[in-house]
Amino acid sequence: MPLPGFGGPEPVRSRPAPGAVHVPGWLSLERQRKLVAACRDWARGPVPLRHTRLPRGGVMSVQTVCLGWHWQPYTYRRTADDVNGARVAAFPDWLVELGQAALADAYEDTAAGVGYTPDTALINFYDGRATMGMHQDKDERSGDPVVSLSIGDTCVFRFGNTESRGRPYTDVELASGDLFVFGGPSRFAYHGVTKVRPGTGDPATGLASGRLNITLRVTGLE
Ligand SMILES: O=C(O)CCC(=O)C(=O)O
Ligand SMILES: [Fe+2]
Repeated sequence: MPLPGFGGPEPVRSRPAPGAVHVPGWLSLERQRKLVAACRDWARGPVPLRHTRLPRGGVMSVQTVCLGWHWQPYTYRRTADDVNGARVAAFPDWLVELGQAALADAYEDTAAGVGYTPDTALINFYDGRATMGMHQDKDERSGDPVVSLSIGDTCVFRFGNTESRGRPYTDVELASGDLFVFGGPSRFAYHGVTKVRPGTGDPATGLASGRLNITLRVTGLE
């Protein structure tokens, strides 16, 4: 019988497309706990965690709050004009440093993080039913990589190609603590979350249920 925490072979990194890297278990439990606590704080304001409204009247099933710049479909502003008009919380220096470390580790190149200065983060909370359709992150005016951190329940992350929402794509299980980076030729690839697996997260992260995803990005805006 496998011992708890020793349930099988260590998950290994994979590269579903050029410039796209999945690093399982990148965040320590302690780091995950700190990120969960920080996200709880940000979710309280100045702009609250909420379902983003889409231009045609629908709402997204995930709940989101932003740092640095507020993303609303399909632009970035300093203020959350579609929520409460407040200026979003600042993007902290420690999160810039985490992004730089993520790039160096994902690309196994100590220089890969040098000069990486993400200035916006989208913090997404998924309950057991939330999903995210295939889309490109293309409202940024920069080709710098996107750094994605996952905490809580495992999800199925579909990573595709730059041409269309369809095949070829790879389904990657993103578990708590996993890092996923997409840059270079994959920076503008379509991707989405097809499923969250309720009850798969470790409550020791501070997240009793659901999934948190944090993407760090460079807007290229002044
Ligand atoms: O939740 C994820 O893993 C992906 C989130 C995402 O694609 C986005 O916020 O644009
Ligand atoms: Fe995205």
